[in-house]
Amino acid sequence: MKRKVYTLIFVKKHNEVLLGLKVRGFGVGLWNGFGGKVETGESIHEGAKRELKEESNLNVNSLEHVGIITYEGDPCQSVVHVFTTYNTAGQLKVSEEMNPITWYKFNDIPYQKMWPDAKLWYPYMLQDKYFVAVIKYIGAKISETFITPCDANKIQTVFKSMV
Ligand SMILES: Nc1nc2c([nH]c(=O)n2[C@H]2C[C@H](O)[C@@H](COP(=O)(O)OP(=O)(O)OP(=O)(O)O)O2)c(=O)[nH]1
Repeated sequence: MKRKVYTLIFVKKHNEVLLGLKVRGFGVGLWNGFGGKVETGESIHEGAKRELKEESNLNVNSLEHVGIITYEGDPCQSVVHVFTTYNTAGQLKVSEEMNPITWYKFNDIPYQKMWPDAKLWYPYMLQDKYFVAVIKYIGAKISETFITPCDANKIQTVFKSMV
């Protein structure tokens, strides 16, 4: 089965992370990092940088790959590559997809207004700990999960085999 490949980028500073409220498309009304589908002909990193620019106007040179999430079940059959960065350039701006965009303290993340799986793997992402997750949804509810921290070298090997 061919899965759709998505990116999800978290801009961080000290103990805060930048989140946007999705105003259209998949996950509308929920807070999330920035990201979207990787397009034909671009690498996963290129897709991540493009989505960050489109949705927040921020430019980024280097992104840290911190996790891979596989979503199972209807309607999503997708792989999401999770990245973090502490270094961005440009003026933050809301977009047609994300509005408003807000810094949230790590201990004040609005999990009740996010995808239900977020609270399961954000702790890894917030600590820049590499992780691998498999989340199975039945409708809007999580039916099964597998989440494990992962050695950075191992995830790089998995990642390289996917690009
Ligand atoms: N936290 C969380 N994020 C998810 C889940 N499913 C899912 O796709 N995402 C992320 C990955 C992507 O960053 C984003 C969905 O991307 P999108 O539908 O906006 O893609 P896009 O920008 O290419 O779409 P569009 O231009 O066609 O509207 O949400 C989920 O279950 N939980």
